[in-house]
Amino acid sequence: MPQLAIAKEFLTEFAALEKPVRERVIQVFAKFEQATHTGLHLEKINNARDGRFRTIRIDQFYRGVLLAPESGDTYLLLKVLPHDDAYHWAKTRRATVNRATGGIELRDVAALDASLPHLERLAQNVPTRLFEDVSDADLRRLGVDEQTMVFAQTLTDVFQLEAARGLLPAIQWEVLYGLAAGLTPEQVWEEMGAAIVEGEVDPEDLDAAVRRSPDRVLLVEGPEELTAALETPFDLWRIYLHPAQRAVVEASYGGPARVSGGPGTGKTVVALHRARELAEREEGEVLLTTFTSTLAAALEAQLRLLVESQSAYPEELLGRIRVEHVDRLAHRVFREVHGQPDLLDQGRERRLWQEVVDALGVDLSPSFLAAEWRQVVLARRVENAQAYLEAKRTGRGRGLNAARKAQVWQAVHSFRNLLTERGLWTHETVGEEAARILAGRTEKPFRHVVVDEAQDLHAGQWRLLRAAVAEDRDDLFIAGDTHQRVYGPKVSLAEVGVNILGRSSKLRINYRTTAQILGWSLGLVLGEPVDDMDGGLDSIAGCRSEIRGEEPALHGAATWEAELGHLKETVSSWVEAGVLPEEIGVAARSNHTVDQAVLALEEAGLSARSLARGQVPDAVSVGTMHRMKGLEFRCLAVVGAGGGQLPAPRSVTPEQEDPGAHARDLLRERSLLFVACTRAREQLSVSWHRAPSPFLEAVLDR
Ligand SMILES: Nc1ncnc2c1ncn2[C@@H]1O[C@H](COP(=O)(O)OP(=O)(O)OP(=O)(O)O)[C@@H](O)[C@H]1O
Repeated sequence: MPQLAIAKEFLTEFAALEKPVRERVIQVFAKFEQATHTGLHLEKINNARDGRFRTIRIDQFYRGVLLAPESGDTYLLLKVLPHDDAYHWAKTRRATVNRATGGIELRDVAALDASLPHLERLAQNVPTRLFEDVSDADLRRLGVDEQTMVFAQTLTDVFQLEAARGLLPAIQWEVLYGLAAGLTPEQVWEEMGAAIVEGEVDPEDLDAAVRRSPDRVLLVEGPEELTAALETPFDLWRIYLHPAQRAVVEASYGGPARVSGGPGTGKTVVALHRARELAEREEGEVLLTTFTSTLAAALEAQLRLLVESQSAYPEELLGRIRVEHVDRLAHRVFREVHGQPDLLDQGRERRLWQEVVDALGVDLSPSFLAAEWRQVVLARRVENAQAYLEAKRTGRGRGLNAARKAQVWQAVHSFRNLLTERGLWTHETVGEEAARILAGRTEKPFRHVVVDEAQDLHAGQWRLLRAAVAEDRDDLFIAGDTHQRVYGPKVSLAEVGVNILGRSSKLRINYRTTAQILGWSLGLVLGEPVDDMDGGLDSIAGCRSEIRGEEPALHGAATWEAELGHLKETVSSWVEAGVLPEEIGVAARSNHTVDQAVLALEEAGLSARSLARGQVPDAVSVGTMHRMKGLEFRCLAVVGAGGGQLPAPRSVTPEQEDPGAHARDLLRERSLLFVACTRAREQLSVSWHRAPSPFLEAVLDR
């Protein structure tokens, strides 16, 4: 039975076709299986560089271009174009099988042949070549074939390579781009990972090649799947995973595993696919969790999209995956045993600490005690005075002598007694109690736990998750980027009983942001020592984007009013250029600045809304940098990036009070700016008034 496959590129181009043509495409291909059986007319192309291309009639003007197998029965839909363009396209292309991955690849042979003499002339006047340090043997091993190699060896700079993107086979172009970005052949090999086939590849067997290309080709299992894929053509992530992404999604791990990677590299996408994959194994319930309720809601919506488009029994599969943020899990487990807790808010907690301080007559501040309790006593599960005396106080700044420690312990002890006597709880103690309840159960609520934005979880939350799933194969799967930590203090996974023991992978290709925005944003955090949650340092080097665009626009204004004026102009110019209001984001450090930005945009006749009230269609989203997490916008303006506002003075512990906390707070503020800037897909504007933020120093000097 003939089977239809759709090339990744086609899906995005499909969205740009006019509606009647799109409808005809769906009609033609929905019946493809039967139609080819009953002699569907596929036309051969005269004088083609590759005799395996065929056209198919869509309507009077449009033709589809398919790659037809010589043997086998998989037909690959590549293009739908007006008649003459379709024939021209098909005549100039050639399909081949990649030697390393065994995957299908296409190239524009005519354009490659035509541009080579020109490139050779240019290269004569340039002493160095782009790939002169890479051996032919390495290029061959990475699947670069003779034609591409000859072409690559004439290139003298990366812009020529970028210009050739549409001409070269995509897999080979990516290999060359990785090498040009400074990766070693070994690193490129590693990145291709699971896609590399062992043994010889049959270059004539296109059918097998199509089946080996799940990152570029969707094998359509029936009309419903075709319609689902064509209805949401922009959500490519649901269908085509990069080999490095697919490898972690499908792997079987002996215990907890972790995927890390810079912003926009698809960690959330991988977490979603992993949750679906684990649910399909039918080994038990899957928990998909993250740090905040907003992020959990976003995960739930994306998971539904993914499962509905990929599964014949979506509700059953979704029924095996629970999506909830960690604190909600804690409260649910707690309530099952104790009922509703009487929760202390910040004000009540502060008053309770004050009561303790007054009763003991010690000169310790409630805020110091609250932080010490959370970051040392709770984080390290310190149970008694002796253990506290010996506990590591990493990140807590100035040391405390034994007498002082005894006072602190007494205060913490009294505080805990008051909580128990009065039946009061905080989110942390609820979490602690929930972890204790689950740890005592032999029947765990989940078989697998998948965690997104893992860098922000604190130690107590990790203990809860550890207790929610038995130690087993594929028990915990963790996705996160420590450079984006904007909430919790740093956590060592080993200390909370999560041993990833080398089961760690890294994603490097950013799918969201242009190379210009990514490169600029990486400059904000490069060189900062950032932990990897596993006893070492994390590096963001090697994270790259293959999309080109404009450099970020930077603007220093004299006053806040002038800066807001600039914001109005910037956002108006985006709208005038055709960007939809909901595709535009504005990020600021404080709620107050957010409100002022909303007012300013409204004054300029633009519809704007604070993210605190939720995203709506037809309005520009304005939010704090914290709220920007997990979101993305075509165009993004970061306002108030001035020295007086970033770092936010009240969020940074004074250095003299606690140097460790000071350094940690500064890094968190820097990460906030990094998170905000990396939400931009195509355009980024960063502005400030008076002096720029010290975090911008490194990038302004470049
Ligand atoms: N294989 C893929 N094909 C196409 N698009 C992809 C792919 N993987 C990820 N994307 C897209 O890249 C963008 C970033 O993905 P995602 O949010 O999963 O990255 P992330 O690593 O979690 O980002 P961050 O850490 O910055 O929040 C999204 O728009 C997603 O749809």
